[in-house]
Amino acid sequence: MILSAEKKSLLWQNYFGVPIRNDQLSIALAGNPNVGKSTIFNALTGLHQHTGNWPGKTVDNAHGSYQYQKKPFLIVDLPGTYSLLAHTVEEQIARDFLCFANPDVTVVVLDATSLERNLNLALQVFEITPNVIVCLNLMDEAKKKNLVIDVPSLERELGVPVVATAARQGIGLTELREKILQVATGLLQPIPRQIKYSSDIESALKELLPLVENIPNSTLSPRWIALRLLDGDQNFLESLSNFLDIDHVSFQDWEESKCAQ
Ligand SMILES: Nc1nc2c(ncn2[C@@H]2O[C@H](COP(=O)(O)OP(=O)(O)OP(=O)(O)O)[C@@H](O)[C@H]2O)c(=O)[nH]1
Ligand SMILES: [Mg+2]
Repeated sequence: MILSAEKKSLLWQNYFGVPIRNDQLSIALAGNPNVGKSTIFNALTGLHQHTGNWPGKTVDNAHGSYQYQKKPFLIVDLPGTYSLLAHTVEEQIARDFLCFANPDVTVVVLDATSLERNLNLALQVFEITPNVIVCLNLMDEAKKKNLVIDVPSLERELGVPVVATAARQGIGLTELREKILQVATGLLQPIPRQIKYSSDIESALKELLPLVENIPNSTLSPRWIALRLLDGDQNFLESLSNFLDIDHVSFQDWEESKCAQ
C-alpha cells in the first residue's frame, strides 16, 4: 500500500517534525557517523534548510529543500548510525524514519576508505526499501590511501546506483542529484541485493512471511518485519504498533484477527 500525499504529510509533521508539501519528492540521507552526510546535505540545500530537534528527543533534526530539473525535493539529514537495530536513540530515529516515513529515495552515504564496515548499514537499508542510492564519499581520502574502488562492479554487486563523491570539494554532486531524480521519479528502479541467511533462519522466515503480509497501513517490507520478529525486537514492534495507528487501524485488532485464523 502507498501512503496518500495527505497522510504522508500528516505523518511527517506529527511524528518527525518535518513539514512536507504534496509536490515535493522526499529524500532521506543515512550513513555512519562522520561520513559527510551533513556536508552533502549543505551542498544540496545551501541556505534552504531548517534545524531543530526530533520530536521529544534531544537529537538534531535537519531538513532542507532544493530544486533540480524543475522538480522540488525535500531532504532529511538523519543522525549518523552504525546500524538500524535501535540500540541507541539515534538508531531508533533513523530506523523509524526509514521504516515509516516512506521517503521516495534513501541515499546511504559510505566512507570510501572503510567500505567493509560501512556496507553493514547499507545492507540493512536494502532490507527496508528498494529505493536506495549508495553515495561513496571521501573518495579523495581513498585516493590518498591508494585505494582503488571499482564502482561499476560495486554497482552490479549491490544492485543499486553507486555515485562516487568528494563532497567537501563538491565533486560528484551533480551525478548524485541526477540519480536521486531518476530513482525518485521511478525512471531507475534499483533491485538491492538481499542478504541470504542460514537455512534455519530462511525457513523460519518462510513460515512467518504469510503472517506479516498485508498488515493494514503498512508500506514496510514483510521480510524486514519477519526478521525483526525473529530477532525479538520489542522496540521495533512498539514503533510498528504506534505508526500503524495513524489511521485508527489498531495493530492489536490485526494481531487478534491473525491469531483467530
Ligand atoms: N576529505 C574529505 N572530507 C570530507 C568529505 N566530506 C566531508 N568531509 C569532512 O568530514 C567531516 C565530517 O563531515 P560531516 O558532513 O559533518 O559528517 P556527518 O556524516 O554529517 O557526521 P555526523 O552528523 O556526526 O554523523 C567534516 O570535517 C567534513 O568537512 C570529503 O569528501 N572529503
Ligand atoms: Mg551530520
